[in-house]
Amino acid sequence: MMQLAAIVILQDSRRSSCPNVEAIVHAAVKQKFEQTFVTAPATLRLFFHDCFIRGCDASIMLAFRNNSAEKDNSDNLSLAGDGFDTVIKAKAAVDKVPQCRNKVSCADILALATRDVVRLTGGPYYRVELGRLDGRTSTKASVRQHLPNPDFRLDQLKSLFASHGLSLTDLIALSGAHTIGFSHCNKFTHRIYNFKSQNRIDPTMNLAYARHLKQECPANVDPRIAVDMDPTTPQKFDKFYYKNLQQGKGLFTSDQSLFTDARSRKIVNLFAADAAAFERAFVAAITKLGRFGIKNGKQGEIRRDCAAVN
Ligand code: HEM
Ligand SMILES: [Ca+2]
Repeated sequence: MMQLAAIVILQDSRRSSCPNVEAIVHAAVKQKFEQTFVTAPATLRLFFHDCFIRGCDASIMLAFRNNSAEKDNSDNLSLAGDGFDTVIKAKAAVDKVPQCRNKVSCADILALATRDVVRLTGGPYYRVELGRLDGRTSTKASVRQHLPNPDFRLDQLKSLFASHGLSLTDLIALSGAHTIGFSHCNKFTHRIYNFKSQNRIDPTMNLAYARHLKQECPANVDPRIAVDMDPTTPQKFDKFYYKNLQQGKGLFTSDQSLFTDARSRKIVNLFAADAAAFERAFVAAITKLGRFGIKNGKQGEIRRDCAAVN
C-alpha cells in the first residue's frame, strides 16, 4: 500500500512538469517500431526483466565497465538491443523539449514505451501510472533466481510470481506477452530432440509443431537463430497464445504447463475464448507489475543517461 500511495502522489507532478510526455514518447516509439518490429517484443520483455529485479527502476539499463550489472547476467544476455534503444531514443526526444529536460525517469519512459508497443501490435491501451525514480544499483548477482526459467512448471512459476504479489491469473495473463516476439533455439531444443520419451519429443507438444520447430532449429543450428514464439500470429498482440496452448503449441514448458495443469487450464480456456477478458487481466497484471519496488526521495534519481548513474 505504501508503494501505491507514493506513485499516486508523484504521478500528477510528473505529468504537470512535462505535460506532453506521453505524446513525445509515443512518437519516438512509433518511429522506432516502423523501422523494426523487434522494438515491440524487446521493449515489453525489458520492462518485465527490469521490474522483477529491484523493481521498476531501469536498473536493467545500467551498464558498467566491468560487466557486473544486471544486463550482464546470462539470463539477460538475450534481451534484444532494440528494447534498450527504444528507451534511449524516447528519452532523447523527451529531453529535447526544454520544459521536460531531466524531468522524466528512464523507468517511467520504459513503462510508457511498453504500453505503446502493446498498443502498436494490436493490444489494449491502458493508463500508465508515473512517478518512478531510477535506481542507482544494478548487480549481476541480484538476477540469480529472480527470473523464471522456460523449463519451470506451474508450481515454480506460481511461487515466483506469488513472491511478487502476483496471482495465478496475473501469471497467465502476463505469460500472454509471448503472443509476440522471438526465442533462440537453445531455449527449447531439449523438448524436441532430447526428451525422455519414445520419440524424444515432449508428449505435451503438438507433433506437427515439433516437426516445424525441428526444421527451424536443426541440430547444431547457429545459436543466433530465433523463432517466432506464437506460430499463428507472431506479430499481433492477441489471444492466439492461449489458442496455441490448447493445441499443444506452447513453445516452452512454462507456456505449455499453463494448459497441461488442470489448475490453470480453465483460465487459459477463458482467455482463448474471450479476448476482452484476456485484455482486462493483462492490463490489471501489468499495472501491478509496474508498481514493483517504486523508489522515492533519496532512493533514486532521474538519470540523465539511462545507461549510467548521474
Ligand atoms: C512466465 C514465465 C516466463 C518465462 C519462463 C519466460 C521466458 C522467456 C524466454 C526463455 C524467452 C526467449 C528469450 C530468447 O531466447 O531470446 C522469452 C521471450 C520473451 N518474453 Fe518471456 N518469459 C516469461 C514471462 C514473460 C513476461 C511476464 C513477459 C512480459 C510481460 C515476457 C515477455 C517476453 C517477450 C516479449 C519475449 C520476446 C523477446 C524478443 O522477441 O526479443 N515474458 N521469455
Ligand atoms: Ca499473437
